[in-house]
Amino acid sequence: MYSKKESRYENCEETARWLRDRVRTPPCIAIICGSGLGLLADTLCDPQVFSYSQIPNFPTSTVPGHAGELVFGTLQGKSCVCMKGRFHVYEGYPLWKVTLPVRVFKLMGVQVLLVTNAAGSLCETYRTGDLMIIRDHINMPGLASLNPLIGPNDDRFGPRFPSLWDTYDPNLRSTALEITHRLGHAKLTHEGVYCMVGGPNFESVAEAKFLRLLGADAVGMSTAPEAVVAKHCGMRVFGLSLITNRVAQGYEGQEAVDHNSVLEVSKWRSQILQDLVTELVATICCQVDNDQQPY
Ligand SMILES: O=P(O)(O)O[C@@H]1C[C@H](O)[C@@H](CO)O1
Ligand SMILES: Nc1nc2[nH]cnc2c(=O)[nH]1
Repeated sequence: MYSKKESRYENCEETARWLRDRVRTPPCIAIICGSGLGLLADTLCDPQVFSYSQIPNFPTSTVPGHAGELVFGTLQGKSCVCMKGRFHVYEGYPLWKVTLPVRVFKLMGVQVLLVTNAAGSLCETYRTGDLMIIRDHINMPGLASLNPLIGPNDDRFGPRFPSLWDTYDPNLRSTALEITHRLGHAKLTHEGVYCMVGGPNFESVAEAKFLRLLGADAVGMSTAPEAVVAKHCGMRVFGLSLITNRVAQGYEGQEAVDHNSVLEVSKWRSQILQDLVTELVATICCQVDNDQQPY
């Protein structure tokens, strides 16, 4: 099922080595930017930019709003790498490829993963433009055997049966909440459950009602596989959704969502999201490991 060529550990190692040979300072924090949220990467100091197409084994971005660039640099004095654009299952990539960057970052010494996404609200009290700090997730594809950890387990990354009960780091969540209060964004910030679906279609009304019944507060098409792989290899994870639309749970009185409107809301709110992530990065203690070798 998994050919030698696709052997995931060796792929990650090769990519990590290629990047390490080129970056000035290895990162200790990785940030994945969701749809339309890549502007954060432009705020890194002393940036080094790589197009995904030049990085060995990296997929390329095919979705508008995902520039397809890896940016290394410092934010608040912390050495970071920012993905300007992520990979989605609906683009046709296998999950090991969707999550390959996370393992590459791990091999480069990253200890903390900050993930952002655009998501639709299933919760009555969330409005368009609100933020949701991810407390937990429902990995719908994962429940149906589309999980990035399926296949032979490589113990060099993590255990065969990882626990996910504390995937989204409680300290990072509470710090982020404090920051939103300090920045005056308390009223538009929530903590909730993100549900990942495969996409690329947005939800039918019946699906939206079903996901709400399951306990989801917001729904999107990413993040859960990245969080699972990061937790598996021992990273601290923080997830943040920008609520770009409300998901219709009835057949009347609501406009259908489309990707352009998602991008418009992302553009409108990206500064708030950037401010929060930047302040959060300032609080994170992590050390650049200059001696980090691929394990
Ligand atoms: O990469 P994210 O999860 O932010 O992108 C969301 C989900 C779809 O890719 C797209 C729909 O507009 O936005
Ligand atoms: N599945 C899904 N993904 C989204 N990304 C942004 N909005 C939505 C939404 O309403 N549904």
